[in-house]
Amino acid sequence: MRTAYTADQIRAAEHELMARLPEGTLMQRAASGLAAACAAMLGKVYGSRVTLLVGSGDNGGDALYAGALLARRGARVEAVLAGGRTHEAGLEAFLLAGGRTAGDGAAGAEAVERADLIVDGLVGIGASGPLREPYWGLARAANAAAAPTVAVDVPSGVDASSGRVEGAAVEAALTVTMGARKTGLLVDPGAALAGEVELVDIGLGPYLPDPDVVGLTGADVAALLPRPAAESDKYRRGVVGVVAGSDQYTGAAVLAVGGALLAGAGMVRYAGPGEPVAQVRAHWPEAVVTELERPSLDGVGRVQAWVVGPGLGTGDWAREMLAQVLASDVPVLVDADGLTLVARERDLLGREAPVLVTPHAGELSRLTGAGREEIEADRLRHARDAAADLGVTVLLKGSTTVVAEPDRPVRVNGTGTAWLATGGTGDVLSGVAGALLAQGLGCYDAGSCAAYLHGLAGRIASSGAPLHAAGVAAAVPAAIRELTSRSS
Ligand SMILES: NC(=O)C1=CN([C@@H]2O[C@H](COP(=O)(O)OP(=O)(O)OC[C@H]3O[C@@H](n4cnc5c(N)ncnc54)[C@H](OP(=O)(O)O)[C@@H]3O)[C@@H](O)[C@H]2O)[C@@H](O)CC1
Ligand SMILES: [K+]
Repeated sequence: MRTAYTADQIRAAEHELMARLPEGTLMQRAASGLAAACAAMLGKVYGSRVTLLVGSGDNGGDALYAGALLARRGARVEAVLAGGRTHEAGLEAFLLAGGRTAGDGAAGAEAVERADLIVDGLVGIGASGPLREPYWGLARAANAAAAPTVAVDVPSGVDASSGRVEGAAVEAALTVTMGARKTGLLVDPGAALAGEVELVDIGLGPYLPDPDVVGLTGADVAALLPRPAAESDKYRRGVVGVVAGSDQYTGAAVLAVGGALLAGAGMVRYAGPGEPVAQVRAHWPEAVVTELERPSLDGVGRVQAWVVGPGLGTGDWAREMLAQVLASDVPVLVDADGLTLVARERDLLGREAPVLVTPHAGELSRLTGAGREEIEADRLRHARDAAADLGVTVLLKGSTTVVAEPDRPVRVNGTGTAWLATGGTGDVLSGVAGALLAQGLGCYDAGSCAAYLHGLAGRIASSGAPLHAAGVAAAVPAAIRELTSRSS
């Protein structure tokens, strides 16, 4: 399990640890980890050109001490001093080791341009608001330079506690983060700007509180995934009910049923009108299909979880089906058109059994009234708030998918690929999550494992090229195989 923390949590832990250690110990630990990571990236340290962007705080101090270590190994290190003040002891050590300073004007820009490696020590967890000048300009110069940038603690311009970016931010090839991962390194847009993330252990572990967010690893997902036992039969392995698709949108039904079947449901029951029924029958002879003359679940049979909403439409038929599904006593996943209906009629969510909603930012905006762009910029907060307000588990889809449930750390998933942003992949995800719910996982585990599997299946289906939703569904067994074979 990857854990991550807000700036305030880290600061409090550092405070406790620092009180037990001689002054400067933590920064020395941070700097030697940073210098080692820079050296590994450079390959050959001797004779290489390293340019440090140094802000006014301890983030700049880390960069200066690391720069001193690199200078002692023969690198030509220049520091662009960008702040009104500079970490004094760090600067002294840097100059003593043979480092040189460059101003923040034209000389600084040239130092950035000629570097083999840029170290971003402008701001870390002490930053507030968008980068000010000259930091802003230096961040842009670093991004325009040919050399890769190693960010100290967080890429400057990324809010450490949320991943939010207001204005310019450094695009790092590697972020060397001190003591513990920061939340903003796991959530986009911050996650995308951080590049690889390397954690330097400075001894903070025992002082850290419960994490702010967590990310499941492949091993975590493998351990959570239900596996059939010798005595399992199709009913005990979990029956998923799918209410999706309409005469107009038949594909959503096919894709949701496919996602559920291929993610290991014991049986999938599909109920809908004539057109999607014909399509589901043609694609998935394994599914148990009920053709409906009127919107009613009578005679559809028992299920352990429902998936409702993809391609369902938003008219009277859809509303009635949704209401009946939600009136059941099993977990329900609500997606797509189901979310539009729920946004109109929040009372539908008032039920005892668990609910997992799986909106993208636009659908969440309809549900909560927050602006779509606002949600994209601060996905964590909006997913958390929605979970608390609605009293449900929220899986907010996007480049990092986040799963929020009241009183639990948000789970973030980074396995996806940009190629997954194509029609129908959400329908597959709802089927996969439905299969996990039916097999007994709670909404929090089902949502986060489904996001992981779906992202991995997307990568397998894509291999760096365009994919289509049916291909993602087809790759779900390979994703499960990859996870379970790695961990067995
Ligand atoms: N504590 C520890 O034990 C350890 C800490 N460690 C390291 O320390 C880092 C935290 O250091 P920190 O607290 O000094 O804050 P930091 O992020 O360097 O900068 C804050 C200063 O920047 C400025 N500034 C703020 N916002 C700005 C903006 N938008 N645009 C421009 N400038 C802005 C503002 O200064 P001002 O300009 O107002 O004078 C403010 O005072 C942490 O990330 C890690 O790297 C490690 O060594 C491990 C041990
Ligand atoms: K930084």
